Amino acid sequence: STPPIPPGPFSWPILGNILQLGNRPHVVLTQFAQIYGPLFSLRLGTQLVVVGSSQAAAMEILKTHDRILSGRYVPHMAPTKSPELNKLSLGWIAECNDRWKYLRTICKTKLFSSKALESQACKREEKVMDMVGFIKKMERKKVKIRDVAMATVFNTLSRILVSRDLMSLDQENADGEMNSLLERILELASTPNISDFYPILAIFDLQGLQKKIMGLHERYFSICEAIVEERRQGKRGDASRKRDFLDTLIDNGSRNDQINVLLVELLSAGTDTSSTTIEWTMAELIKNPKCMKKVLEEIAMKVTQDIVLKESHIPQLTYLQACVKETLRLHPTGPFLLPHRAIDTCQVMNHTIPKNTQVLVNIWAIGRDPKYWEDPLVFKPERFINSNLDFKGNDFEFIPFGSGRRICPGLPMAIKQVPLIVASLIHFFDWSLPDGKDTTDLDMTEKYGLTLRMQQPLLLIPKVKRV
Ligand code: HEM
Repeated sequence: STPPIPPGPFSWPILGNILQLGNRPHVVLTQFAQIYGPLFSLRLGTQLVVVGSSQAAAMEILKTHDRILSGRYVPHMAPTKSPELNKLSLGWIAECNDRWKYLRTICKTKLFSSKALESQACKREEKVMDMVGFIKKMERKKVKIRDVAMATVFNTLSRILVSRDLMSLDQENADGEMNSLLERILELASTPNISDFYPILAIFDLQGLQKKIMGLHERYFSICEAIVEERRQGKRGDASRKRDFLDTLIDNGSRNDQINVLLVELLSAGTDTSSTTIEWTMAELIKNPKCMKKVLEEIAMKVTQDIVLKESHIPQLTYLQACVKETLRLHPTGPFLLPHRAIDTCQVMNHTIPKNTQVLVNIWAIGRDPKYWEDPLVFKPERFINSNLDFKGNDFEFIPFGSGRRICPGLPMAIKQVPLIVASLIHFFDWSLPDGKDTTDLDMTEKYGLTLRMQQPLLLIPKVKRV
């Protein structure tokens, strides 16, 4: 006999459990797990959703049953919901087919291999120095950490992908439209969409979200397309320019639509996640001056005399890396990873997960579970020192990048980029809160959306360090 679907809260006809989720679904689903166990189910409208909330459940979903559960549930806000675009997608492709494997392989070899990463180091360093230069001009003014981090990460990526800067560091006087375009896409994508709860209503697009987001994405695609076309026409500009990712894609015969979708996905997937992590790390360091002091001492010891901070210094900065890990434990950018989907019916922990169920792993809950963490709510980077615990997908109590087939391919890049930016921010500047506020006043409230951001964007005042 087939086992039952996982237990869960009573769900109302038609609505299911939608009204219970509120605007902090990660907290509500964590409470449900305390009542219904590490693998429970709920209904969002007509959609069955199964949520894993323990180390064991995460391992069952992402390792034992990885093949069947590594499909994607594609939300309606994704332009790649449309079947034509879905076929071209890397992150949203509905199942791990040959096209997906091909894209993962290209990205792995051309962007995220040790060799590729090494050749990009100078671009990351250059963009970080642009950031430092910009902040120097902002001395004693309020700096929105999220914005400078976002522009820096985005431009580093666009340098690597297409040899161009596409975003302006100066949001106030942004000349490019990329800043606001991305911000608006993120905002719309974070709005709960009725179509996800009642797919049958999707054609009506009741909130007009799909229409708006499609419009923005068309603009985004057309910006990419213009760059691709220019490259195809051979107007390469600087003849000394090194080959980039776009050259690789063109040379292997990719069509414009294939290139556009991939570029847009890489730029989007890499930017919001990394910049949110940078913002949270800075906030935790400001909030925990003892940790800040330790990072600074470490930098002073390892980066001797060299005024410039290089990427090659990062592997020696173990305490800084522990701070980034601790930040990702408490503030994983994707509290549920990205939604998975069962491509077939399967049985997990003595329960049936029917085909097409949406499957989530609540890593926010796992990262704060006292079963795995001592003083789980305390920011204590020391826990990662002299510990083998890593976020590469083998320790299921700590998987901010996921695990298994769909693990974040950008991991090797992110773990170079994020610490380099944080280290540079604190190496070159002393930071204080505006209006003479004390660090204990810093508001760490989260805002749930596409990523889990700070509700109040972190605003800090820089003072240039005179070394
Ligand atoms: C701190 C930074 C980052 C974090 C925390 C992060 C986290 C994640 C997570 C949780 C997933 C979903 C895994 C799953 O479905 O189970 C993911 C997927 C993905 N990430 Fe990242 N990521 C980061 C940076 C990046 C960067 C820099 C890039 C590329 C430049 C990137 C590209 C992608 C792509 C393409 C996918 C979809 C993979 C697939 O579906 O096969 N990410 N990431």
